[in-house]
Amino acid sequence: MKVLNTDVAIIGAGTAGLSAYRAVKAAGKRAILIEGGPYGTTCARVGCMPSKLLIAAAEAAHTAASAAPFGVHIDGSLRIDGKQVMDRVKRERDRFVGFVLESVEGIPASDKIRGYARFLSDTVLQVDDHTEITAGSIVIATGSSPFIPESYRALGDRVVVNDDVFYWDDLPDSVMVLGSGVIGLELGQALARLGVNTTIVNRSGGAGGLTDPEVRASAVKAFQAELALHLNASIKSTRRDGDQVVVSYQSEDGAEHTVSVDYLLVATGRTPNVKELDLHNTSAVLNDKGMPVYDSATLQVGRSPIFIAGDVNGVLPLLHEAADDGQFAGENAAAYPEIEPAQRRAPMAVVFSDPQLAQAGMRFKDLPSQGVVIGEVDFSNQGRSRVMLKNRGKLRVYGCVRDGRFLGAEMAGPAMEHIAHLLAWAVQKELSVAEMLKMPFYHPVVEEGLRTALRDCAKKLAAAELEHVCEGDQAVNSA
Ligand SMILES: Cc1cc2nc3c(=O)[nH]c(=O)nc-3n(C[C@H](O)[C@H](O)[C@H](O)COP(=O)(O)OP(=O)(O)OC[C@H]3O[C@@H](n4cnc5c(N)ncnc54)[C@H](O)[C@@H]3O)c2cc1C
Ligand SMILES: NC(=O)c1ccc[n+]([C@@H]2O[C@H](COP(=O)([O-])OP(=O)(O)OC[C@H]3O[C@@H](n4cnc5c(N)ncnc54)[C@H](O)[C@@H]3O)[C@@H](O)[C@H]2O)c1
Repeated sequence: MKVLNTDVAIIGAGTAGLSAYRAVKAAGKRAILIEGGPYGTTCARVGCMPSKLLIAAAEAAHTAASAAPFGVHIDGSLRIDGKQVMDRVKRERDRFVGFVLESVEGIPASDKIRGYARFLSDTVLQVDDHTEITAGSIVIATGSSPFIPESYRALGDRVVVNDDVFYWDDLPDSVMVLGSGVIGLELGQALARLGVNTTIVNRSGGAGGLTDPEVRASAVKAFQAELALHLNASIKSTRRDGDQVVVSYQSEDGAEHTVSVDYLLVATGRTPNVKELDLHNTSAVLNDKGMPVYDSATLQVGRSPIFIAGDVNGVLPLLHEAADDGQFAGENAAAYPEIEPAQRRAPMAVVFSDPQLAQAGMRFKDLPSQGVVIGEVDFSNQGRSRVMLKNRGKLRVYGCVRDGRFLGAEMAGPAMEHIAHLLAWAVQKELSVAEMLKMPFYHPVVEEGLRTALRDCAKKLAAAELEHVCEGDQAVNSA
């Protein structure tokens, strides 16, 4: 067994791990980066990038197929070549992976170990059966894996997850997507728009992680107008029939349906990669799911020299958060025991469906039960959205009655990836609704819809303030 010694060992060379490695080196410390799977990161290989490439192809197909209301007609048939679609997805994906591989190649060979790491103690790791590493501190950056309910595993190779989709050589004829979370909606809608007969079934009423019931209802209405999306539905049985999977499910209205599909695409959530780490050999306190208890501000596991960053910590499983986490964990691991709380950015999430869904700042479900007013705009009559025939969805903004501050927003509509940025920046700058309304708004743009929601919020803030004053008057009068 090879024996190594380092200042910081990092488990996982994904986005968080690479960022942690760079932070440790920038602090002038020695680092070893351990990777068990293929280099290239989840984001570039099977996550953000290939999914957006598939969605881009679907948008092209949808734009062509839905041009008639503008008076633009395709006389003849629209042909989607599944092989060409998947070829571009994989070619461009490989290009993005290539950039990551180049940066990994730039890391000195002595700083990289191939193999799966597990803990022997708080400061000692074993990598496969070939290397033992003693480190001053350790960063866990092992990411997450798709969760496949046990009952579906028996269906064999016709049960797939997002990773498999991005290795297809051609588009299948039919797919059932299990789960209408972020992955299920993005991939399900893209496949449907590319001509794949797609059914999406979700066991709850959830859609793309939205927590505001009104925004969610408007989004679901838009999706259901074009997609077979069944919420609050339950799978009754699944069986294999040759190369097909036969699925029986009950929809919300009690009706029973049976479909036969080429693939069952499971998108029922992801689980942190902690099971194989043998964390029971460390001082970490583990919860009933085997997750170590850690401080979300410092990313430190208990009082140990172990830090946890990226998707594996389960806080905000998003690319920019993984990169930030990696940097914070790397800095703290390098400085251990002198550790500092992380400086977080305003939260933001975007789902690349159509309509796009997004959240910025505080989510509806986290709002205080009192002292908040909500302004809104429905995009059905919003000028620019109607011009583009993208007039679907709703935006709701949350304002704080006490100081008029803008707290956050949830939204479904056109160009929400950009609106979400404006709003997250406003949250981070701690702007008030009144200050936001003093900003310039061009005409005609989707941002005018945001202004409508902000004006509605400002009006309600003023009314709430007035109510407060009246209550105060009453108190004075009755004294
Ligand atoms: C389909 C899909 C689409 C997505 N789209 C977006 C998007 O549009 N925008 C966005 O912000 N986010 C998106 N995400 C989320 C984003 O990809 C993740 O948040 C991010 O990739 C997480 O990075 P990470 O470093 O935590 O994990 P990873 O990149 O998964 O890195 C973990 C690494 O650890 C390695 N590893 C695991 N266990 C061990 C071990 N014991 N020893 C050694 N190595 C180990 C793994 O092989 C892996 O390389 C998407 C995810 C998916 C699945
Ligand atoms: N655009 C983006 O930023 C982007 C894109 C893709 C993924 N991601 C990240 O990946 C994470 C994981 O996404 P995800 O979609 O896998 O998880 P998710 O938690 O968003 O959604 C899972 C969905 O599956 C449903 N579900 C669970 N068990 C089920 C069952 N047995 N049958 C039917 N439905 C079931 C849940 O009700 C939920 O709606 C996201 O939280 C996000 O952070 C981000």
